[in-house]
Amino acid sequence: MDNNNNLNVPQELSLSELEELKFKSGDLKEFDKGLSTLELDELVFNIKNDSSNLKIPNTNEPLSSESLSPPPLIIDDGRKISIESTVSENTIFESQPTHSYNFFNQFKALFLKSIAYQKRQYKTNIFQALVPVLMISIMSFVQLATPPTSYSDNVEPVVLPLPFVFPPTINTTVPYILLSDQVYDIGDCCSLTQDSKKGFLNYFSTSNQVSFIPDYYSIGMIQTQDFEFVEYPDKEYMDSTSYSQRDKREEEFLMALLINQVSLDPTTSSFKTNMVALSNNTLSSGSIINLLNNAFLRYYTSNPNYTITTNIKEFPYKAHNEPKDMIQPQENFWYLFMMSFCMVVFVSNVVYEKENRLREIMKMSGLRMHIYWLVNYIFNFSLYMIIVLVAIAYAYILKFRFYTQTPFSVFFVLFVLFGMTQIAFSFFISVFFSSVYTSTVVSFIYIIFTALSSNLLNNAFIENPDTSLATFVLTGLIPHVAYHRAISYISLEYVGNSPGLTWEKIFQHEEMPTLYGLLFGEFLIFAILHLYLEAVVPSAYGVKEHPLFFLKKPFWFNLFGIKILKQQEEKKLETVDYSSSAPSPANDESTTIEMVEVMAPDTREEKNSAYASDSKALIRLLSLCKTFDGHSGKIHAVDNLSFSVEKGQCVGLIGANGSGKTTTLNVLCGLYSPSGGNALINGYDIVNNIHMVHSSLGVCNQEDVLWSEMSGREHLQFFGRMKNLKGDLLSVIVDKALAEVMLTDSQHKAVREYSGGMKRRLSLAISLIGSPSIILLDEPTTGVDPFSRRIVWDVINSYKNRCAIILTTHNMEEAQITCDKVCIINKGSLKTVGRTQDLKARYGAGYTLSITTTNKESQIHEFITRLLPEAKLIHEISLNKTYAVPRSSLRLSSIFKAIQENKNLFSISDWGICQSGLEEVLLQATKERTSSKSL
Ligand SMILES: Nc1ncnc2c1ncn2[C@@H]1O[C@H](COP(=O)(O)OP(=O)(O)OP(=O)(O)O)[C@@H](O)[C@H]1O
Repeated sequence: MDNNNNLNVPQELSLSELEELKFKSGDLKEFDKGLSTLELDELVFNIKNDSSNLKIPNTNEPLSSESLSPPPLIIDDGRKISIESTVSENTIFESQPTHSYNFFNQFKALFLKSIAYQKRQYKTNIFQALVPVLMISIMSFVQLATPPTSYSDNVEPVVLPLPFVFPPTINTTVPYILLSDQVYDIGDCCSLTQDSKKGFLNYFSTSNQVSFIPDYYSIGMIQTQDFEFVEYPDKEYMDSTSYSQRDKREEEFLMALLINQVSLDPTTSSFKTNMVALSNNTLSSGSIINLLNNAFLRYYTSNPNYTITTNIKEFPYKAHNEPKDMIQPQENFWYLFMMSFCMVVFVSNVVYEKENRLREIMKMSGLRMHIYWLVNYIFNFSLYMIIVLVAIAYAYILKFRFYTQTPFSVFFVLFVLFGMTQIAFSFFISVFFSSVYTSTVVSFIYIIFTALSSNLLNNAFIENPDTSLATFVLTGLIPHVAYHRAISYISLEYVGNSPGLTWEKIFQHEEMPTLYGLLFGEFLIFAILHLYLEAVVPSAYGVKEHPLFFLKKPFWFNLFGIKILKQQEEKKLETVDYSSSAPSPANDESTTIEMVEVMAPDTREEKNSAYASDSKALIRLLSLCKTFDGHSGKIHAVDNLSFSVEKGQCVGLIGANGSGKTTTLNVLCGLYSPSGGNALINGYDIVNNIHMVHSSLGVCNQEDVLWSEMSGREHLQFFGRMKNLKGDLLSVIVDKALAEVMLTDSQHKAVREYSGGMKRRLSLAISLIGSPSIILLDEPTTGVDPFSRRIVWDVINSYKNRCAIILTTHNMEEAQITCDKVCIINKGSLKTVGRTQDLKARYGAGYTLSITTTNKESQIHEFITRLLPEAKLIHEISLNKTYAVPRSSLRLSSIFKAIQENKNLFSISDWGICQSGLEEVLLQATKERTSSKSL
């Protein structure tokens, strides 16, 4: 001790002795009872636990890291030495908060995880933000590249050709029809006889219609031929004839008259007409009205030359160039593209977490799905709004009239509504995908297809305002179509220099309020549909809800985090013996009976203890079954499995490939729902209360379920927060976990840069963080190098005494070192169970004799079979032979003597004998129990 800084302190101290070392600030009693190791430079003082002297802190209130660090130590000579605390596992374990569901902690954990993940995906994010910039740049380029339309000054009268001519200069037949009885003969209204010349139709004279007043364009007509009026019997006939005439004669304009009422009251000199002039061209309607007015005027004044002329003049404007603006309905699909490509990211992000089982692993850490979706909505919406703001800012800089002429709030509200709806829609369609690749391709196709087809659709609607509301709403149910239509209406409003669509105009607009409403309604509909389908649509992983789950109490309890009384549930479950309801391998009753009868005493005893009503075991499998549909029929992966694991126990599941180990763990953690039986974990059953089970679970899956872009530290921070750890305590625990699995140096690297073994160790650390009371480890050391493997075993052993662990492994040494009890399973059913030593004794595992010779011609095999007739050659490599020797046939002293004496004769260079291990027990138990069952 004196060698080390000349400190006069013993290497092992009791707490009372340590108190005498005069901790300057505070009382040693402030420390947690588990504090067991303090490091002083290189000296390690082991402090015996003396909990009687210590105050135990309230474990519900997390300790800060300061309370875990000891105060400075004042040594005798007055020098101050700071002591760095290595926080012991017990300290951390005891000081960790409970894992009960906490909305805000889960929300924060997930939100911070999403930020960490997105930060590391900066390339995708930059691309996302650049999409609108790129689009606007392309639009801007097209605008710049297109020559502007020039308008010269028209303040002064401008002589231009007449904008339209009616009727055409060819002979025109004007169909007319008398529609009602209220047609009074006003001088043979419709008489077309040349003699009478009384009817007003005869006044449709065209010879004097040309008029030009320099300031205006006349609506008047140039007419070279008289009209020829033809009365038709009904409207349908008139319509069809007109159409055919039009086709035949290729006339540009046609006119037809529907005469409802023409009356003249000579007493009051009132002249009433109710006539409809039909024309195939809107622009010519002014001319037709002029023509009609003149006809009546001439008829009424009896002056065939009486003429009034209606003129039209363009609104005066200064000469100017109008640059191209991508605002026309035919071109504005760019605005749709701009805000739509982020949909690919929304869909692929959630499908990525589904495909890689990350969502399931988060659920296993206690995450409630409504928080998961809430965070995803908020987070994706934030990403979307960043894109929107970048686009708006850029478009303002380039002075895009869509933005500069429309009030900000009008398009901003539209973008917000579209963002909400697009996210809900993305999540809705994500339910139907289980592969990121497929979802990405389909999303891209969807965006391009809707942009192009909605362009056509919207133009059709704009040109045909009589479209029924049902058609309008039905097509608008596709969010992108509704949004695009709203964009088109906004674009239409500022064609030319007119001001954009204001709120005042929107409320008077026929379609815009419906479109805003549609988008908001779609957000609600898709969000509800998505949440419902997510809960009930079967997928490869996860337990799905009953279609009417929302009518059941547990759903509302879980939603609001109300704890279900577990004792009640437990009681209910214990009354059921699931073995009778569990499906048997052959679905055959007689086989089931036989199975029960041949059940070995050890497995029967194990089953009884799992079912025992006073069992205190933290994990209890009660005739658990899982059946898959395979190509060649049902696969009974887990078959009536019953065993229990108590606190402080690590139980090993051992069996050949495909024996059902992984499936058992996957059912226990809720990745698959059981096909029969049940299991109680920490008092909650996995069928009805899997959410409650998750809050006490730590799982290390067979495959590493990790975010490739996140670092090891970020993973541990996320899962730590999920277990309600925060602040300095979280950092301390994450540091410790990283140190335990030897990842401190690579803690900031993205997981995709980790080796297989490093990922495995990280998965293990994740399963242990927060000290869950139940830990499920599926081959935790596969791919881990021998050196690290031993450290992992130490970690498992150090956690064992305060939780219940199930571990699957193919490594018999691992099972021997870490497991208190071993369950050997084959084809999903329990073959034998017990402590490793007991199993070895029970299966009479003998010895393994290994001999190496220097001479190929050696007669060693004959010698061994003569010496040990029951020995079996199990393998032979080069000059080395290995024999299995039954325990009964072996007398160590005689064999030792015989081999030593004949060493030279048989050229023996090396030999050894050792007790056979668990491996042989596994082979033996699987063989024996399987053959006894099949008897
Ligand atoms: N999703 C699935 N669909 C169909 N069959 C499955 C599925 N998962 C597992 N199985 C089958 O269930 C049986 C048990 O598989 P499981 O993965 O549990 O074995 P295991 O003991 O963990 O094997 P290993 O030691 O190789 O990991 C196997 O026959 C396997 O083919």
